[in-house]
Amino acid sequence: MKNSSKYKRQYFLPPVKCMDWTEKDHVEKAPIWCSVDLRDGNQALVIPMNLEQKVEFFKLLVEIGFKEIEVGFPAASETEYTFLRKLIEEDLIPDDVTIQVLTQAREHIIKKTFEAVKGAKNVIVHVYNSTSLSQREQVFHKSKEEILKIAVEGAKLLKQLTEEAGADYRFEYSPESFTGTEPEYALEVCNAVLDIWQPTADRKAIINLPVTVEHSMPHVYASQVEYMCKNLKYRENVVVSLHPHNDRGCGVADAEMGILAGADRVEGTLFGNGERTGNVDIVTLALNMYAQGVEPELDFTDISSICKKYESFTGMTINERSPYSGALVFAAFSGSHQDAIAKGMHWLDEKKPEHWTVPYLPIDPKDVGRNYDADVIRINSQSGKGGVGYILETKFGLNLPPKMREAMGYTAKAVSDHTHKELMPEEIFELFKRTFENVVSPLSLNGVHFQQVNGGITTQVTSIFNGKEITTEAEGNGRLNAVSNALKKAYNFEYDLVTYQEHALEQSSSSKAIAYVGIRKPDGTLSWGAGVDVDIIRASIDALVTAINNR
Ligand SMILES: CC(=O)SCCNC(=O)CCNC(=O)[C@H](O)C(C)(C)COP(=O)(O)OP(=O)(O)OC[C@H]1O[C@@H](n2cnc3c(N)ncnc32)[C@H](O)[C@@H]1OP(=O)(O)O
Ligand SMILES: CC(C)C(=O)C(=O)O
Ligand SMILES: [Mg+2]
Repeated sequence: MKNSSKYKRQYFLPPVKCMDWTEKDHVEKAPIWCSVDLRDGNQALVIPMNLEQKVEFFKLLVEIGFKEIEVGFPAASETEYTFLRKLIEEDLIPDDVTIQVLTQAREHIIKKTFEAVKGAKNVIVHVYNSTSLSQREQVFHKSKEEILKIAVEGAKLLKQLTEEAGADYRFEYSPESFTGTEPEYALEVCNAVLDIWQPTADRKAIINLPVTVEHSMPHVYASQVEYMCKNLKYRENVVVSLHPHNDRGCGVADAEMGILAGADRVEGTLFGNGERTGNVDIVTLALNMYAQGVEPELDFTDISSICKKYESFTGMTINERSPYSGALVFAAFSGSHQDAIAKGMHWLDEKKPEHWTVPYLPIDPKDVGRNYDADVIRINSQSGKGGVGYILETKFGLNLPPKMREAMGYTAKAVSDHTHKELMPEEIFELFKRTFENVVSPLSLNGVHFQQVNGGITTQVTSIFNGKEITTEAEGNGRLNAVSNALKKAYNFEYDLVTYQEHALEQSSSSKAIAYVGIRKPDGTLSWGAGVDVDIIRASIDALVTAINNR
């Protein structure tokens, strides 16, 4: 990049150091949430939402639990205006929900906005004008005093029209482009607006401090917010609100640090839709709190259905890596992650700890309606025995011996590697059966008979190997051992039977059992087989034959 000298920092630090917020390490309670999906989100779409989409989106926001919703910029278009009228006239706004409307600080636009909200019960009228150095110079060609006057005139008109309407609308003011404004000047403008409004405990004013464009690291914003919180007049009657955008990718950090710095309220959107790189993602913010044990007071227990609705209303797509909501955010493909998750899940089952601490999963996917089977442990060529074993165990009830899990892990990895494909749980189960269960070639059995002799067992085994049938007799300290001895005698097989394990098969049929057999070959490596049968002896012999066939 050759042109870095073309740029300079565009933010301003407060005149005094404001870093008290660094004493805190987490957000202690949910802020007042305000969704701006229907306004800031909508104004950033290639094709803004139509009336029906806005109505459905509004209902979704109410269901999620938003109590303050910026429903639009009613003076912007007929759709915006009609939508608001529809909400009001069709009584679609619950009594505990306050609608918010945005207006520029221009007389005809404010007047149109007041027409639009007539008849609504709970209203916040939100007025803004840009205060930043670059907008003062380039857009408005006005001095600081003249820009302050725009804000004050706007504030006065809001007050006057509200009195004329006999309403008790609440007011919000945004020094738009706050992050490009000198903090002392932003403070002066906000205090001048507050002087007009004279907020009280019953009718607090909202001062919104937008990161209209994100120019700095989040700690700079936090210190700007702290400066405002410490110096705003009528502070106890002022709700300090944040409105971060995400130009540097730090919208969530801006909001979190801004709350630590004293803010009471956050404006944002679902999944971070909004101008350019978007507004702050309220899903992430809320679930970040949730993950630290703080009730977010918004309901994301069925995130997938919220995602689907959002995508259909806006035409946007949610990135697979979008925190908490993306399709892949709970997925672990890599072996060591899967191993740790599988062990963490076992720990959870056994110890039943008070808190969720499963490695690699910041929250329990089930809390947002995602499920372990489909979402968490997924198998490809990066996966290992832990993940494959976990799928066979949790989905198909197969509890393989540890070393056999390893063999199955490598088998699955090789298939995925060669096919360049993810393996679905059913494919893994099929692969297990094909590779390790009741394999009858080249060796198979045609008849096995036992006799109990002096505390030991004698067996007569008829087997076929490479098309040739042989019957041999042998003794053993148990039935499996006797059959193994008979087969060794018949074909001079060289191996040691080193692992035997069995368990009932609960998933496929309550009457069947599975046996696993591992044999050690002369070179020291292991070969594995499993047998499934209603008769556990038969299952164990089939497992042995499979292990021999796999050697
Ligand atoms: C950061 C944000 O998200 S702010 C919200 C932005 N959202 C939108 O703009 C969406 C809706 N807006 C619209 O539909 C239109 O802009 C309207 C209907 C509001 C106004 O339309 P128009 O008057 O035709 O155009 P426009 O917005 O470009 O007006 C620009 C004029 O308003 C002035 N202006 C812009 N914002 C403000 C403001 N907040 N307060 C006072 N004056 C303002 C400009 O200086 C400019 O003045 P000029 O005519 O003397 O040059
Ligand atoms: C209108 C204001 C609050 C805004 O959207 C912004 O500054 O980003
Ligand atoms: Mg905005």
